[in-house]
Formats: sequence, C-alpha cells, structure tokens
Amino acid sequence: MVVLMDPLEDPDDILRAHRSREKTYMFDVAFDYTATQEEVYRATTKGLIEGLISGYNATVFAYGPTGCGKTYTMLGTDKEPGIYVRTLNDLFKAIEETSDDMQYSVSMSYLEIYNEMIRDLLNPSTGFLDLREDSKGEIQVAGITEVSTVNAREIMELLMKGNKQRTQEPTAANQTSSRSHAVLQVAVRQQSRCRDVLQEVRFARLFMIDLAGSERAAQTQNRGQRLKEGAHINRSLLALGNCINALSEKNGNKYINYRDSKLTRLLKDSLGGNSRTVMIAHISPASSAFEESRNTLTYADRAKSIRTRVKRNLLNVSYHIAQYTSIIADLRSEIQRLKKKIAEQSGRQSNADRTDIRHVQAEVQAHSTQQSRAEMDQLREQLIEAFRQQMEIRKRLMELDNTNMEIQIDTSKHLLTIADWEQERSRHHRKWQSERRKESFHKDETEKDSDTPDSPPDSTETQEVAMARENLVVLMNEQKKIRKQKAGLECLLGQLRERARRLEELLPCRVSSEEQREVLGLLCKVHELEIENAEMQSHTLLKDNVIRQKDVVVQRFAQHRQLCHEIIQQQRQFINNHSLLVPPQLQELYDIYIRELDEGNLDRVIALDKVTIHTLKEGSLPKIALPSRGRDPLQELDSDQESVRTLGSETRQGRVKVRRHTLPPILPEPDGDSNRVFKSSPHAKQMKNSVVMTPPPIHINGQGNRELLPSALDGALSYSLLSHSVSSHLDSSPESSENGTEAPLTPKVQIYTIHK
Ligand SMILES: Nc1ncnc2c1ncn2[C@@H]1O[C@H](COP(=O)(O)OP(=O)(O)OP(=O)(O)O)[C@@H](O)[C@H]1O
Repeated sequence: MVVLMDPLEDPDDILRAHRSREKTYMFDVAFDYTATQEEVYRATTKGLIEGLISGYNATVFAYGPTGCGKTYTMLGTDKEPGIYVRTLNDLFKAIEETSDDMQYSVSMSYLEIYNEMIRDLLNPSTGFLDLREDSKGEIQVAGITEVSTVNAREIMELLMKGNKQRTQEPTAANQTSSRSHAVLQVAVRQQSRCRDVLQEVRFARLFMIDLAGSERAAQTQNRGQRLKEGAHINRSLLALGNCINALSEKNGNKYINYRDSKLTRLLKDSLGGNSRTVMIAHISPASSAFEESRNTLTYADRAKSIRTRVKRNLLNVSYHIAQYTSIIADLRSEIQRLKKKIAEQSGRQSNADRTDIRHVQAEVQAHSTQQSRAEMDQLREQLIEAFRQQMEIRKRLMELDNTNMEIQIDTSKHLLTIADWEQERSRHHRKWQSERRKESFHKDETEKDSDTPDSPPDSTETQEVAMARENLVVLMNEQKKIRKQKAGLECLLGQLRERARRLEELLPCRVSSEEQREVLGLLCKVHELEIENAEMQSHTLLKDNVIRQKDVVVQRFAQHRQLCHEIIQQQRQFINNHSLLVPPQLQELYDIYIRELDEGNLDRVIALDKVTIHTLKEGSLPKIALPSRGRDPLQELDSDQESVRTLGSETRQGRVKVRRHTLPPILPEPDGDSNRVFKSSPHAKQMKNSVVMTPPPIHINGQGNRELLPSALDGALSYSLLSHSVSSHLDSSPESSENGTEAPLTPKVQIYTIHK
C-alpha cells in the first residue's frame, strides 16, 4: 500500500476538511529506500525467467519522473548491478541447467528512442533505424546489431558502453538525466537436442526498458494547453499514457492506437498483447514532487487493471507434407543405391575369395591390426556425421519452406483485404454514378435539386488497407530473403552430398569387405529409421491438416445453417402473421425440417463430427460407431462433407423430385480402402502435389488464444538525498494456461511504513 499525502493539507483547516487530496494506492509490492537492488530484482523480475525459457514473452519497464532512480534500478552500477544484468545472469544459469536436453540461442540488442528516432546503442554508427512488422505480426527493428554472449561481465561492459551513447542532459533533479527511452531486448530460442524430423521450437522475447523521465508528459497532461507541446517533446510517453488509459478502461472495446509512437509500437505486445509485463513505477517522497508522484501513481494504478494475454510462442514444422514426401523419395533412392553397392561388394569379394588365397590372408592380417579398426571407426563416424549434416540442412530447408508458406498465406490475407476494399470502393462508385444518372434524368423533367453529391464518394484508403499494403512490401522482402537463404542451403546440401559420396567411394579401398558391409549396413539402418520417422510425421501432419480444413468447413456450415434457420423461422412467422397460403410441397419440406430439428439429427451429426475431430487430434484412430464402420475416419469426414455438398447442390438445382419424409442418410463412399492417406484422401493428393497450400477462403475471427498477463508496478526509490521514500510494486502473475482463458488480476498487497 502506498499512501500519498497532500503536503498543503492543514489538519486545522476545517473548510478543506472534506477536500483532502490524500490517496491510498494498492500495489503488489512497495519498496522503501532501504530496498536493495537484489530485493527489487527478486520481487519484480526474477519470476519471469522461467516463463521466458518456456517460450513466454516478458517485459519489465521502469516508469517515473526524472531523478527517481529508473536507470539505477534497470542498469545499476558495477558494484550494484541492476535488473538488466541480474536477469541475464539468471537466464544463463537457467539455460545451463537444461542445456543437456535443450539447445539455446540467445541474442541481445540495445537501442534508444529519442525524439521518435531509433538508434542502435551497440553500434550508433548505423544511423537511425526503422521499425518493421514481420510475417508473424511482430515488430522488429530493421538492421539492429544483435550480439550473442553468455558472459555477465561482457554484458555489463556492453551495456555500460551502450549507455554512454544514450542521449543525456543535466536537469535540476539529475545531473545525468536520460532524455530517451532505452530498450534492452533479449531473444531466446530453444530447441530440443534430440534429432527428430518434427521439432518444436520455442522462442520468446524479453524487453527491459528504462523510460525517459515522465514529468514533462505528466505536466502537459495536467495543463491541457501544453498537451501539444508535450506531445512534441515526448510523443512516446504521451502515447504510452494514452495506451495505458485506453487499455485500462472497463469496456475493453476501445481502439488502442499503438501506432502513435515508436515506443508504443515496440511495446504493443507488452502492453495489451502476448507478454507478461512488469511495470516498476518510481516516485520521489519529496513534498515538492507531489504532483509528479500523483501522476505516476495514477498511471501505475491504471496499468494494474490492464489485462494482457500470454501464449507460448511455438514454432512447429506443420504443413510440411510436400517437403516430407520429397525427403522420403530422396532417402529411398539413396537406400536403393547403397543396397546395390553392398550387393556388388559382396559379389566381388566372394569372387576374390575363390581366386586368390593370398589376398584372403593379407586381408585377415589387416583386419587384426588396431590401425585398421581405428580407421574403420573414423570412416564410420565421418559417414554418420555427413548424413546428420544433410538431415540438418534438409530440416532447415523445410523450416524455410514453412515460413515461406506462412508468408504466402499472410500475403493472400492482405491481398484479400485490399481486394475487398477495392470491390467496396467500386460498388460505391457505381452506385453514385447510377444515382447521378437517375437524377439528371429526373432533373430534366422536374428541375428538382440534386441529393447526390457532385464528386464521387471518398476513395481514401482505410488504415487497414494502408497497413495491408505496407505489410505486403515487408512480406515480399522477406520472401526474397528466404529465397536467397534457400539457394545458399541447397548449394550447401549439394556439397555435403558430394562429400558423403566421396567417402563412400573411399570405403572399398580402405577397409575390408566385412567391415564395409557393416558400415554400409549401419548407414542403411540409419537411413531407414529416418525414413520411417519422416513417414510417420508426414502422416500425422497430413491428418492434422485435413482436420484443420474440416474444422473450418464445419464452422462455415454451422454458420450457414444458423443463417438458413433464421430465414426459415422469419419467413414462417411472416406466413403465419399474414395467413398466407403455403403450397403443399413447401409445407411438406417444412415438416421434414421441423422433424429433423425435433429429433436433433443435425446436432447429433455435428457432435459426431466433433468427437471424430477430437479423437483424431489425440492421435488415436476413433473406435466410435461411425455410419460407415471400419473405414478411414478421414474419409468419413470427406464423405460427410460430400453428402452435405451433394444435397445442397441437388436442392439448388431443383433435382429433388421424389419427396421424402426424412433427409437422406449420409452414405459411405464406394472406395473402402485406406489408411494410406497419400493414396486415399483427395486432400492428400492435392497437398502432395502442391508445395504451398492456398489459404482457406473463409475469414475466421483472428483473436487467438489469449490469457491474462501479469503487469507489475513497483516504485523503487532509494535516493539517498531524499528525506524518505515511497515505492510500490504491482505484479500480477496469473498462471498462464495454454488454453488461453482470461484470469482476473489479483495483486498481492504489502504494506511498508515510511520512515525518515
Ligand atoms: N537506490 C539508490 N541508491 C543510490 N543511488 C541512487 C539510487 N537510486 C538512484 N540513485 C542515484 O540517483 C541519481 C538519479 O538516478 P537515475 O539517473 O537512475 O534517475 P532516473 O529516474 O533514471 O532519471 P532520468 O529520468 O532523469 O534519467 C543517480 O545518480 C543515481 O545513481
């Protein structure tokens, strides 16, 4: 709890007795001036590290007026390092503990935002940098220097060096006052060490931000007339304040304008999106700083009610069927080649056995030597390594293909947005033209005034369309980059294959026949296992893909069904209200419809569909009694869909001649075979033939899984010159669940007495 007391308040002034400005704020933690750097770090940031290495984004930012200790809390000094270094130290420790199973890559960048310009603090010579949105909608700083290091000392040196590049100027309150926002970004990418064709890659970003002093923005907030000036001086802080205000409003539908400043664009996820966020609010206990403290605490209090939604950032190699099949084909042909070689070698050897006994003796001798065994082992190692490298490159190629496909899907989405808008615009334009024509015709007759505007309707692009165009440019550049990377990797793969082939060529002259067979046999085994694995993965992915598509189709049908239902009900109402005569055929159809509804047949089909999908997602084939028992469930789904489609088209074309009393049953398709998805499913064939899938034509509500995320506020003031200090900390840390439900913020409250 933090109690803000009004320094002007006079307890004897009874006229102002009810107009006290004293206010109490509740936060998760409040620190006084005795708090150490370690205590502040432990209570605010340490808890984020576990989430970070599991793939959850996190943000810590220091907010408050000048001279209240923001830089001290975040950067600290050599002797008393702040949150930056302590966090990175603990992060590296955590990584080391799990590095036996997992492989990590950590990179860091450090930048400042000064007067809406971004500078790389690790390499200021690069000039001003731009913000770009990548294919996943994440904001990236184009061209920023990223360093990878796991040494805390090196980090401190880098940060100190970077901080010297920061824009600072002396103020009355602080000799080294930072006039810019400093952002330290740490990206952690994690991947299992076990080699598998399908791999889960987790990645997360941690932002640690030391904001510029908030006093100017706060002042302009207070005195409305200076708001514009404040916005000019520090647009970022003002935009941040606006975002906090908008996000904390009870009815959460309000538009949040993150695009107002570079800072808010960069912090978009941290503020209202996918990140666990801690806000550390700094205040001065000096009575002269009452207004600034009040503003800071007000923002902190609002920020407390912001809900963010965290989800684990996972990259997995889905939609790779086309690539897997090509790998499988590749590996198969390699196996054939190796098998042939083994056969040839054995044949040649047995001939030699028969013809030259001296050769056999020499061979036996050679076998027994230690040297030949060592050489043999070495060759085997080299072969296996060559194969592993090839597999690695192939996987990277698949990942690139996957990213490329996601980019293409995104591109299609943006193109659709633009196409929709253009269609809408030309519709308005046509409407305007026809109205003009009509009016000019009537005008001749009646000389009436025109209601239609003289100029065509406004065709300025909406913000969404402008963004879509911007994103298209970014996506196209990314595609170019990917193509380049792919070409490089393909070239490398060619070289590796060549190297492996040369190794194989060496085998006959360097090791004996028995060992050759062993080596080649081993190689085949490895290849075979890899192929089996790849086949299994591709089957799973294929199923997954088909299910995803089915999900979309089912949703679409459900929506459509709902629409039809409403139309039927309203028409029926209309008929009844006006006592209209209904043709008997129509009445019969309506009876069938009502019977279906009463018996709940449709609901049963949908429920069945859901069970099927769920069971398939769980990985086991369903044992439920489907209409056509014993067949491939994927085909069942196909046939269901086909029946619905056929029924729809027949009805449309008026081909339903025989009146029925119930709807036709969903019939199995004639072809009974097939667990072999590649052979049976039309989707499989389609996917097998297409390298990149086209996105489904339906827009689904894009709000992904979401979850509450912690925000934290802490005022960490430990300023030796001040007579006393107040600070508070808010850290809502809801358990982030992967199912994306929202949880209310439940701040922990601690009370600190404030002493001199
Ligand atoms: N807990 C503390 N212990 C010792 N010195 C402190 C502490 N907190 C702040 N200081 C000192 O107070 C001065 C101002 O702190 P600092 O520069 O961190 O403030 P700031 O909030 O970042 O200011 P600005 O917004 O102007 O950059 C610095 O000299 C700093 O070393």
